[in-house]
Amino acid sequence: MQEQDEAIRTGVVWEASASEAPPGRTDDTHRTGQEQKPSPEDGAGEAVHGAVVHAPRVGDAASKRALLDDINARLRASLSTWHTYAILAWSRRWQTAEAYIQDPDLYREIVEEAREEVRRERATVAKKLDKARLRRDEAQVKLLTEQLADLERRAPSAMKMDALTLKARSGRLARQAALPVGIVAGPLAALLAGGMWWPLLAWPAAWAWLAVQGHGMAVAEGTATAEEASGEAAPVLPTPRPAPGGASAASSVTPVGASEAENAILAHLADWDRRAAGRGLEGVTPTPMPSLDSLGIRVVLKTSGRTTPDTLGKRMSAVRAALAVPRDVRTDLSPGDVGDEAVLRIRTRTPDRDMTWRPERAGIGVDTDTGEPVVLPKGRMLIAGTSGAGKSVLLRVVMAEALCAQEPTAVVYIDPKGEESGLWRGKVRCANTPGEIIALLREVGQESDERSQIMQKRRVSQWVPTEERPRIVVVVDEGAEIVSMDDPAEDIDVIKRLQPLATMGRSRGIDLKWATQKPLLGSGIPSQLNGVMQDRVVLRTAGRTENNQVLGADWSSHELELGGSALTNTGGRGPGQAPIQVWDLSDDAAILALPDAESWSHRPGHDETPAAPKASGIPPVLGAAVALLEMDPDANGIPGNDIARACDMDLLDAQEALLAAGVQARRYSQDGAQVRGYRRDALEEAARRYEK
Ligand SMILES: Nc1ncnc2c1ncn2[C@@H]1O[C@H](COP(=O)(O)OP(=O)(O)OP(=O)(O)O)[C@@H](O)[C@H]1O
Repeated sequence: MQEQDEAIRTGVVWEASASEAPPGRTDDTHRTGQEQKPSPEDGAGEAVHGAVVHAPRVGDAASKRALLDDINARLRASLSTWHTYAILAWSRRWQTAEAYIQDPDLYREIVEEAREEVRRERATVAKKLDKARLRRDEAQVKLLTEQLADLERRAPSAMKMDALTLKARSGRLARQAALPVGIVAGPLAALLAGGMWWPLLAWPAAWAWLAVQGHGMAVAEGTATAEEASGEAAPVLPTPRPAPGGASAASSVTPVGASEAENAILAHLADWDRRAAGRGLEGVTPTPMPSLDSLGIRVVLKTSGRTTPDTLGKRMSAVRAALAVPRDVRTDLSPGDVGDEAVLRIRTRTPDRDMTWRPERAGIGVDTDTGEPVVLPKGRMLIAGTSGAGKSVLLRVVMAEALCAQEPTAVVYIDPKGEESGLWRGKVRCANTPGEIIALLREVGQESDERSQIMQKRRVSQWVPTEERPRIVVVVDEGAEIVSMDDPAEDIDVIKRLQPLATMGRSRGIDLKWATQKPLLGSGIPSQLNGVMQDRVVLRTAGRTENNQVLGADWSSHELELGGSALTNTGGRGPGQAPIQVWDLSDDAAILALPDAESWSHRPGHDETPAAPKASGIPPVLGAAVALLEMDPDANGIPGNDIARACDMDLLDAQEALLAAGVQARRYSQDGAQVRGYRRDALEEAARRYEK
């Protein structure tokens, strides 16, 4: 009977018979490829009378047609799916092109370029003017002064800027449209003009290329795509993939307001079992509900087996890889509420903070991770950042912070562009032209030399700023302009005058801040300064080359955002740090509101530094401690750190030297508080011993 079944698989149908069949015939019933199931009305479960008959011949043709229809439907569905991918890729490509063409910053860039050109012309004329003055060529001086005045008045006309912006946008549009138009029109032209058909293959090729791109994008974004087998192309929706394991994976949620990047990470979390497999993350399971808050994604990871929250901490790179966390997004793992849980934070967001600079704000900005203020050490500093990175704003913060410092501080501002200086006049000393810059540096150099002599005389190794001789912060904006201005043959020896300030200024209370848009050796940072300017604050750089030059290959300043995001190698901060968001001092009114101050100038021969004990043979560290005491008559003592700093010594070395001089650190009271350090009476008594 079985053999008979196999032999009659096709070409036969079951046909119910109206007539009564003899009882034995029910054994002969068959269900074939085209079987007709008895409906309940037929009396399911009961033997139904009927007969196996040959299917009508027309059935052969119909089945072939059905097969063909089925193949066609699948092909259509597949084409439709890939077409959806092609459209996705095309729409993304066009969105990018549109954003590039409509870039709202284009106008600003063009205006900047025009201003830059005027600035360059102005600098050239100013340089010529200085040379003419040095030659005492009155005719040239007159001519060049007029030219300079003319350039000072010149401002780019709005109409010209509009026309240039339109031209630039048209150029961008033409460049973006060239390839698609070429692919569409080129083969047609070849067909019509030369009768060549094969260039038409460019169309399906371009379509296939787009489809593959679109598929790649959909996969990368974790989006659901068309169901190829369904016969109907589903729309491309930003829906995370379902978790195959279901229970063990985090819920597949699309939170309102989540960014594309966050959705991608959430989709990967939902697909944890598959994505974590083979990465050494066995025994780690995300709990079902990740959440989104002002810092980004938070998810609790449950550990089991040999994995603990501690060992998981060592596998963070595997966790990041499993979730495809972008490189610039930080991740932190902290202990959970119970011993086998860890909380994973994926910091995709920066909380809203009021970043406006105010005099009471500390440092240059905040660490975007911890929210703590970032205070830069005093001393020389290299500041770099490409156009628009926020260099001018950062320099404003540095200067405003210096002006508001407790310690007596003066700012001198070398600004060859001259635009910012207007805001600072009456508060800081500004120098714009080569003549002004040389004059200013000559004065600072004299001051530096005098301080050195005073320090030697006083036997101290560190300058302590006073009202008469304050800390001097020398800010050099647009270092590249200074480099190009430098012309020692014509007595414009700016770099030669800056170099000793960079090397020796720190101990003399003179801090050089060199800012440049092009942090490349030679053009933006003179090689004489590069070696000594090791403390650096770097905003976004133009590219990797600049990043490597200014920070090193393991840093990524070129990936920072424009507009005030910075990194620094000071204060123990390394390449993996969260960026610093610089305080926002872009408001001119805030600078104008700063208190006016007498601008610094060198006053020769002024020596108000209190004399150190004249005893011969007094140890320098004891001499420095007594000098510090004399400068602060209300002090009952001096903390060891202050003495060590004044001598440029390690605290331990200073303590040892003081012990050798017969003074021990003790507690003393100062302004109602107990302070540990060196008491006045002990220091003075030790100094007297050396006088005898
Ligand atoms: N710390 C900041 N906070 C908020 N916005 C900022 C900050 N720094 C810069 N920006 C924004 O970025 C713009 C460009 O900044 P800035 O003029 O400082 O750049 P720059 O590096 O000096 O560029 P350029 O060298 O071309 O003048 C500012 O107008 C401001 O809108």
